[in-house]
Amino acid sequence: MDLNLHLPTLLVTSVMINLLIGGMLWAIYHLRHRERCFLLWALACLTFVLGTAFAVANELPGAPGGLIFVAHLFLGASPLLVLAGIHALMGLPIAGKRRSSRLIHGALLLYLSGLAVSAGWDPVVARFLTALFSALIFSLAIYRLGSIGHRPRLPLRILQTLFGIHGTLMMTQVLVIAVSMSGSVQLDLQGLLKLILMNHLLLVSATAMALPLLAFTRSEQALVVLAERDGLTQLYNRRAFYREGELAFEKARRAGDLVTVLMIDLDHFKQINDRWGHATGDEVLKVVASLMRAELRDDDIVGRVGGEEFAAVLRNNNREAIEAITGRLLQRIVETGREVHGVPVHLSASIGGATLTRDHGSFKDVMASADKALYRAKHNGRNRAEFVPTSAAAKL
Ligand SMILES: Nc1nc2c(ncn2[C@@H]2O[C@H](COP(=O)(O)OP(=O)(O)OP(=O)(O)O)[C@@H](O)[C@H]2O)c(=O)[nH]1
Repeated sequence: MDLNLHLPTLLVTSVMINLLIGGMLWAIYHLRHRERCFLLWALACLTFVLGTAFAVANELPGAPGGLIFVAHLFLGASPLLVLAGIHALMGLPIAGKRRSSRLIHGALLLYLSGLAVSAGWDPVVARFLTALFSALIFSLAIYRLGSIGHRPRLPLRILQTLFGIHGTLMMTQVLVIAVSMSGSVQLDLQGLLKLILMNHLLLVSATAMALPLLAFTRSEQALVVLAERDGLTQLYNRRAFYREGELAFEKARRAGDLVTVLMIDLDHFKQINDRWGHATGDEVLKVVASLMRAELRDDDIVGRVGGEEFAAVLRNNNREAIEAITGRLLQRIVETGREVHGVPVHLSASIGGATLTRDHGSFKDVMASADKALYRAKHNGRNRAEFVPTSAAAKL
């Protein structure tokens, strides 16, 4: 079988691509406050280039012995560095968690011993071992990527697919070499290995290009959280709450659904701060936030819109349901707020509620109605809920 692959062209192209991508990763490492994963991935490209260079040098006439061993040391280090970069990205130790770290160390020991014994007399055996070792590392990379709770999933899926194809290719190489060594089937070993090498080079390059995608979308997600979430309670901040509220308002109006806004303001919070300190005040805010998360539905929109002021948008609830929810919320705040982290803060809250009507031209109008109702709840004695347009009050 003549596969017509010009090996030197293939190798030079791959070396160039990996040098370019490695250089880009190294530059990103410096531009992104020395984020370690990029350095490890740049080193993975470099070790791949060095491994390829040593493997080529070994083919030259009069090459000194031991070159193939050095070549495979670098080629084996390359997938290891890719995996180490994924661990660094996830904030894990470089060798991963305890179990996978033990597996990697064991496999590395076997691989290095196998190389040391075989590489001197048969480069094909060295290829066999490197392919087997790489397939194992790619499987671990797929597993590790699967455990990342990362949104969007696309970069993860792309990388898992690339590692999957690459691992399968490496196992094909292992099988081809094993079958050819057993002598049971006549194979064009060099032709097949060339074909595998070409795919291997393509996959290395594609993986090196896809890795930054994962890191970038990950840090973008972190920025979105920073921009949209309140740092203390992790609820939506004021800006994000208004944005989500406006979307829910428009949707409810189009569909003719009900949507209710609640403004929840803690009572005499200043006294809690003054008497027990700001740190206790912060803990109280966190407790109230988690209470709201627990008491309201997942698709309700909950935010911290001011210092001790929270707000929620509840979808598709009628007045009775809303009154039941606010009554429960007030009750839970009183129960839980009797003592927060051992401090008898005796917390209560006031709630103002407004349901979307024809008079409301925008989400801000519903918020303004809820604010008026909240004012009434405060005025009427606190620890209660008031609603507009009717003034049904739920006193605990
Ligand atoms: N601990 C803490 N306190 C905050 C935070 N943001 C605002 N505050 C405090 O919340 C208090 C709000 O006080 P006021 O607006 O007078 O309201 P209040 O004491 O709750 O009184 P009423 O609302 O009328 O029942 C102020 O003392 C603010 O300093 C915060 O992030 N942490």
